[in-house]
Amino acid sequence: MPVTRLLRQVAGQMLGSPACGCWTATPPLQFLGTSPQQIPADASFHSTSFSGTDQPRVLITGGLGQLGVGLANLLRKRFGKDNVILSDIRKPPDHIFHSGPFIYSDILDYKNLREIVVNNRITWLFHYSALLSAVGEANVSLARAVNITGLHNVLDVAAEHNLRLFVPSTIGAFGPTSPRNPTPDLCVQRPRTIYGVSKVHAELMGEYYHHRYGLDFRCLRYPGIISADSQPGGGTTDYAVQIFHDALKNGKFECNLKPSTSLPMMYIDDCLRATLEVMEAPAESLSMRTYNINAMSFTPEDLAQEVLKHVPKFQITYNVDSVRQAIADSWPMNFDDSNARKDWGWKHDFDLPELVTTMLNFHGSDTRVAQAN
Ligand SMILES: NC(=O)c1ccc[n+]([C@@H]2O[C@H](COP(=O)([O-])OP(=O)(O)OC[C@H]3O[C@@H](n4cnc5c(N)ncnc54)[C@H](O)[C@@H]3O)[C@@H](O)[C@H]2O)c1
Ligand SMILES: C[C@@H](O)[C@H](N)C(=O)O
Repeated sequence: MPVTRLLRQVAGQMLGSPACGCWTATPPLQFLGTSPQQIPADASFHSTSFSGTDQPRVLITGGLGQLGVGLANLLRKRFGKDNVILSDIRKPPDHIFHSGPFIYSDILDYKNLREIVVNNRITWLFHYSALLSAVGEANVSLARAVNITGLHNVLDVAAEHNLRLFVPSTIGAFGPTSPRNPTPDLCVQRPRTIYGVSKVHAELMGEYYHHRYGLDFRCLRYPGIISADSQPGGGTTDYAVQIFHDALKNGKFECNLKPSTSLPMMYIDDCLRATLEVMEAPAESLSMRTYNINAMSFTPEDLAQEVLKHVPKFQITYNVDSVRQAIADSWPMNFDDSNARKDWGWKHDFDLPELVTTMLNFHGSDTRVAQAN
């Protein structure tokens, strides 16, 4: 009998059946991954499953970007510092390096990724590596490699090792032919950026692996995320982060989108909490594997008006970037996240006034410290 068939039979016996209550759908032993590296036939014998009583062992890829460090802080509070490993291909600043485990991981290097998962007994993977919308348009081949080939590696490693996998998608996964006001979870998705195309691909591949191999894939479509202590990585919504910095430093801001451009946005604390909540949600509560989440929608003009309430001489001017404007004009104006609210109780905390107060307080104290030194 061929070795693989024998292994499959033995594995079938070891895994039990639905009747014993311990059955989980597992990828077939001869798993047909798309990564150039072939997955060994006995891969699933080396995997450790997450049992409800253990703390998850977490890996975050692309962790040094706008969102990863905040996610690591949140997860470390919940699961313990040493259970959450941050990774990236960049060198971490001192304070991040000393705040918890950090490791080099290039998602294009499948073997390196698998070694990290095996050696650290990873059970949950948050896949944050990506090139965002504006930088993706400036370097399509790199965006294609990181966002598509990298995702294939992550999916294969996650399926082989029975991981729970979170991959963020984005409002950018929709395009000009999608309904824009509001945009529901299920509708036409024909994005016009390599970023958007790669994210639709990620949604579909993750859902396919879930149905085909039982991969516990979970995905949220984030709006534009606004954070105080981390810089955005080159997206279309970056203006809504930079404006706070410039308002306090210079009293003015030059915006690269038109004043009337409405986009869905969210404060980072809401985004990271949603991410943890969907990962902890019981599988039975998830009627879908990819959900829109939202908090607010505003235009540059709305945001400037709100900033003006705190910084009375604040001035905004416009110097429109045609690439970013075309992208924004093809994206949702309002996001319908009613399924997330209904299925797993999603609820945002920050609306526009709280967001602006929080951001200005953060940058205000920062500016005062800088001036005092
Ligand atoms: N920030 C937002 O507004 C927003 C909105 C929607 C979705 N998202 C998604 O959330 C995730 C995190 O976003 P972010 O804003 O932190 O992104 P970011 O651009 O700030 O960071 C991405 C990180 O990926 C790393 N990276 C690039 N190539 C890599 C490789 N080959 N291997 C490993 N890492 C690599 C980069 O070094 C960088 O630190 C992304 O998938 C993004 O698409 C973000
Ligand atoms: C919206 C999001 O995916 C990212 N901030 C971008 O603008 O590209």
